[in-house]
Amino acid sequence: MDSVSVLSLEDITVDRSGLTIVRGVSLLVDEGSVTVLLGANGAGKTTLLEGVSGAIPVASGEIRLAGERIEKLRAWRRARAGLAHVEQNRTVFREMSTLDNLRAACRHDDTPDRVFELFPELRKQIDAPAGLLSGGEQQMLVVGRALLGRPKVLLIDEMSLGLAPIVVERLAAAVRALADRGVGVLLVEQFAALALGIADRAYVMARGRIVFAGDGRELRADEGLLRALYLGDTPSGSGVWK
Ligand SMILES: Nc1ncnc2c1ncn2[C@@H]1O[C@H](COP(=O)(O)OP(=O)(O)OP(=O)(O)O)[C@@H](O)[C@H]1O
Repeated sequence: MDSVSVLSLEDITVDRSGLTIVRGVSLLVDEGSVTVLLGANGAGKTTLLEGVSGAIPVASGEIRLAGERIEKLRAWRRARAGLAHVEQNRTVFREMSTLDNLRAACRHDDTPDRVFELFPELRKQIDAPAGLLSGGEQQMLVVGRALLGRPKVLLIDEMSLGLAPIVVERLAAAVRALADRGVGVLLVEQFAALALGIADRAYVMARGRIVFAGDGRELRADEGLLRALYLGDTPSGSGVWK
């Protein structure tokens, strides 16, 4: 494979309230690809993403963004270096219009046009208060805002929470399109089959560790394996076992 890793995590450990939650996680996200991170509730996925974006510190390990070490940088510096984080339950500014929500996130000479190309639905609602958009459109706006810094890497945590499956499919297609335009995406998602359908690479976490690393399509085709991973079993077979 001649792909280039735009984000690499090596042996990352993250503590919370004195407890070690993420234990020695190593993971790669290639340029122009979707990497999906799956795992049962409480496995440590959100904590890992927060450690990568700098929302909370990592206790040890190395994070490289486009080859540069970033694990010691403050969150805003990581963002400026090209790392965007769509946090779980992130919301829009409800009183502000769609356009103003996007304008507020623009940097330099960036314009909301790129967001409207990806989500034409939002162009139709340009002047509407964001609080009146549908749940799916609000999530498009949240993702759109994250794109306005022209990130190299986008971390997305559970973009599908509370949304209808058809809306989630629309969002997943947009995430795939984004990757096809060159962004490296690390996606945490509860709809495993859907996420694996757009994934190039997949990881599964259990109790703070990576228990599977392999091909997304391969894992999608093996429902028994996926179920075993969620239940915490580690049978030998396809993929790379840690
Ligand atoms: N602020 C906190 N202080 C202490 N422990 C926490 C804190 N936040 C989360 N945890 C614990 O860390 C563990 C991992 O939580 P995390 O939210 O990272 O998992 P997750 O895989 O993202 O799960 P979910 O799918 O439920 O979001 C859980 O046991 C949780 O209780």
